[in-house]
Amino acid sequence: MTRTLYFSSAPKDASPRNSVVLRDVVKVYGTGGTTATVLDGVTVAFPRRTLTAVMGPSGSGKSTLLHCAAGLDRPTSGSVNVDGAELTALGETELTRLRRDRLGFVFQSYNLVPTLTVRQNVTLPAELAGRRTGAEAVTRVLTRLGLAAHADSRPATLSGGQQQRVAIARALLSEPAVIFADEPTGALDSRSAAEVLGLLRGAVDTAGRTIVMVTHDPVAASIADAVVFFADGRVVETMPRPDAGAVASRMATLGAPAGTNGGRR
Ligand SMILES: Nc1ncnc2c1ncn2[C@@H]1O[C@H](COP(=O)(O)OP(=O)(O)OP(=O)(O)O)[C@@H](O)[C@H]1O
Repeated sequence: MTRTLYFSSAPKDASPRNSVVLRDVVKVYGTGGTTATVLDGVTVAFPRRTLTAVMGPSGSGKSTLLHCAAGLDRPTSGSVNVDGAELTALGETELTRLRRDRLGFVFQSYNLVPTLTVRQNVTLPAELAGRRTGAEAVTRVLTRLGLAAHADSRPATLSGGQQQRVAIARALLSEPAVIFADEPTGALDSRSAAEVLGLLRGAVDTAGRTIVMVTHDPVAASIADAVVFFADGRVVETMPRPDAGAVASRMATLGAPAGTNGGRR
């Protein structure tokens, strides 16, 4: 497998080779005397058509980074450029449209609508956006993700791995420029996790997507093109072509036992 890798943790500009660029991003929660600086001047770039894992101890700011990069939260200062758009310059409506049209999301808890079928869940974002999706395109995605036989099932009748595949199908359907995944395998057994990771890897290698994935699992991180290590709201290291052993060792030096999130789920 050939992987293109031109990771830079200090981007000079929002060059087209990078799908996501954060520059000097600060995020402060709270006001007055009770503030917490969760992102402390983060500058990082995520290259197009690559999968990057973001790792670090619990509470180091990984999810906050993901949320700011994906336009789900706004930084206190700094700039975020996604697929050529400067998010900090966008109003709420434009931001919502960009998220809907150009980004995909996969969360640990799947976030499926229990009353809808698999097919309806997968097409829901397009319908909310007022886009018509051809039935063949939906069937193609469901087939690719091994869900064709479950198209008319409700999520509760599926395993966790199958539910996460529905969430990935939903994220892939709109052919997004970037997929943000927050612990996509966190609730899965190792076999289902391996399937889900294979699908995410395939979305990069065959469909040219860019994926930013927060994970606590060194095995999950080992499918990435690079790992960005985070501690205390800062990027402390970038590891290209990671292997699980090296990732686990680095996590241990950051005070986070490998494969855990400090006891929180
Ligand atoms: N909306 C919020 N208001 C106040 N503090 C917040 C908010 N969201 C997150 N935090 C705080 O920011 C810090 C970083 O949280 P974040 O969820 O980004 O960390 P994380 O590295 O993803 O942690 P974990 O691995 O445990 O999920 C934590 O101390 C958290 O309590």
